[in-house]
Amino acid sequence: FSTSPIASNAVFSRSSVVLSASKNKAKTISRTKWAEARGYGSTASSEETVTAASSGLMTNDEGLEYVRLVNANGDTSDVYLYGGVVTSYVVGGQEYIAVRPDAKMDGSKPISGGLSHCWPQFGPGEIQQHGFARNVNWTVKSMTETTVELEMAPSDYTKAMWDKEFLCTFSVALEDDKLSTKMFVENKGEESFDFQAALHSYFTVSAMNNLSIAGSFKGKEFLNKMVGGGEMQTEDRDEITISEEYDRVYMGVNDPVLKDSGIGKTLTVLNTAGYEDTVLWNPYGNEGMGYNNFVCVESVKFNPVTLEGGATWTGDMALMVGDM
Ligand SMILES: O=P(O)(O)OC[C@H]1O[C@@H](O)[C@H](O)[C@@H](O)[C@@H]1O
Repeated sequence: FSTSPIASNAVFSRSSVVLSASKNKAKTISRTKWAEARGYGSTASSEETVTAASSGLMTNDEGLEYVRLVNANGDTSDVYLYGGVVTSYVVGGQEYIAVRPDAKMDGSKPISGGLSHCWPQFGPGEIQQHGFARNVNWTVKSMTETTVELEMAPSDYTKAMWDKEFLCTFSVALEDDKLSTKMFVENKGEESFDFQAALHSYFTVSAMNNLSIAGSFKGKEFLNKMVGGGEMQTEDRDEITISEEYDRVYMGVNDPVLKDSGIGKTLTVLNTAGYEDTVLWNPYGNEGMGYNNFVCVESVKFNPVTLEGGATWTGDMALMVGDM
């Protein structure tokens, strides 16, 4: 976990024109091609080569597999099969997705970070906290340099806690100007079932007092889980700043924009289908979790969906970086 503007897994600088590769694989591209791809023109000698991040299936130091996506700009994104979770989105050398310093990256528990799925349940309830999608292995159905499609089908493990005929497909596309995700749920059976869905997204923050979150918050009701057993309150601010522990479900807010004055960047969370609500979570003051360098701005369908036999549900969420 690093707050450095230079991501550890995709280091580059304009002067040295070096793109570091993952340790698993490396490929070289001509410096000219690299410079052109980044819009710097073709002034460099074509004899010089740089090492670019490679796309493909990788394995981390602790044996978990992930798919690395790389686009022509040199932006990268990593998607772990365990939990089907996007753990990294690097644009221009800046990492926008956070993984907590206390996260387990070995499959012993859900990865505490990334765009973590809460499915078929959000929070506590009849089955385990945040459901099971985040701690089962998803299967790769297809991939290219910039896209991956993962699938999660019932197993004995999931059936033991939730015996429904579902099929989930999660697609991630690293586009030139955004990272697009799609969660597609199918009811493969004849009986209807209910579910909640969320991307429990962890985003990097240079420091909490540099962060504000814009969006249609003002006048919206939120469930404040930090008050007693949970209390409905009404937001009176246009932009949210966080200086205490937060655990709030903002009903009907799905257009949050993170503004980080420390790096002068915005991150827009584009929820264009399915995810109707926004959860803000930060364990303010918890040094072990690294509270000062991440915020969870979660894309959530809080009120359960009832899916009839044969029906489908789609959750579309994309991330777009901009300047402040
Ligand atoms: O600790 P977990 O299960 O990974 O979830 C992270 C947090 O997720 C939030 O949504 C919950 O309200 C917190 O209680 C929880 O700690």
